[in-house]
Amino acid sequence: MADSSSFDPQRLLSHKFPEPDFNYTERDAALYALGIGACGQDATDSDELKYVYHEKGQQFIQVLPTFAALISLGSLPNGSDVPVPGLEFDPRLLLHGQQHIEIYKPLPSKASLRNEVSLAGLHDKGKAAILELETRSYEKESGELLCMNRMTVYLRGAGGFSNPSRPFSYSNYSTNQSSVVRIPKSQPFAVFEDCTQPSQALLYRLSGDYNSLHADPMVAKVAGFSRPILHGLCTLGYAVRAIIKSVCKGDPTMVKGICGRFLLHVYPGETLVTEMWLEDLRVIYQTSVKERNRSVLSGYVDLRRLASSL
Ligand SMILES: CCC/C=C/C(=O)SCCNC(=O)CCNC(=O)[C@H](O)C(C)(C)COP(=O)([O-])OP(=O)([O-])OC[C@H]1O[C@@H](n2cnc3c(N)ncnc32)[C@H](O)[C@@H]1OP(=O)([O-])[O-]
Repeated sequence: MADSSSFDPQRLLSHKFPEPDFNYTERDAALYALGIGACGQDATDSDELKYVYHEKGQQFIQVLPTFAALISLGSLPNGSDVPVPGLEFDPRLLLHGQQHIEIYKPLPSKASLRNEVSLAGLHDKGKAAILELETRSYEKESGELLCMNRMTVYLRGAGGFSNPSRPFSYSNYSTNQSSVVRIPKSQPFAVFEDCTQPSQALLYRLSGDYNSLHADPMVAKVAGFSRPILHGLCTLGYAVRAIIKSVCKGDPTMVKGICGRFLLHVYPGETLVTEMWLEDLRVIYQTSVKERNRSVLSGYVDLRRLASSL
């Protein structure tokens, strides 16, 4: 547990997080698509070839909306610095808790982005600290706002930095953007099943999250897992890809907002089953690991419109 005497909320709120630029090309977008399983079961998949190949002579490849989440990774404190005043944590115990993404216009096939990063939340949960970072990403050329990410990390062992009778909790956004969803009792509108590969995390990490938790058996053991686990954003990518296939009829530009809470780890090689319920322009979803019959992710995806064939 952290030392509550060194905790200073005012210093914390004015703390400046790194704001690295983010540049990407079509190659990055295609590598990412393969990392989240696009064309993984069928290399000629007519819904997905466009993410990795200039299908039918298209000028640009299309970028999956969850690619936006990669932009936010560069600001994450690595634990060896003191990331926020009074908050120290062991980076090996960090888990991705939630991701909220807003997309203001379809992601171009390549871009140079400038980021603005701020603290969106910090909560003392006693056994853990929860840190939330918000990244707003602007296209350098036009100055236009492209997307926003709010990344929540769950820092096991880093709580207890405030008075236990009044645990510190700060949030700069409205509670109606919570990732916690009520899963309907009705039959899902659609269900999509997809296998991850045993090498999935090794492929996915090439998109920029090189945390050894996802590759090194010894590091995974220290973190409390029997073997390396899948990146949460890879699972989220599978889930949203399933929704694009099943509800958006393959059109990724219909997605305008994504929220997901990671409920349990996934081991590469496991089968992901995503159930979806349509509520107006919102898709509530829940993803489970078939082999263990456990929910691993739930949340919602907001759509700009419905597919005409629904
Ligand atoms: C980011 C880049 C690095 C990437 C790393 C990865 O990909 S890692 C791989 C991907 N990630 C994974 O594999 C992680 C998968 N998830 C897990 O393993 C577990 O959900 C856990 C360890 C995060 C929390 O379990 P637990 O039993 O310790 O928690 P509890 O139920 O006792 O609740 C305690 C408090 O915390 C709250 N809270 C709970 N969960 C979340 C959440 N997800 N999010 C936010 N908050 C959460 C809950 O509401 C409660 O607060 P309240 O209500 O008292 O005010």
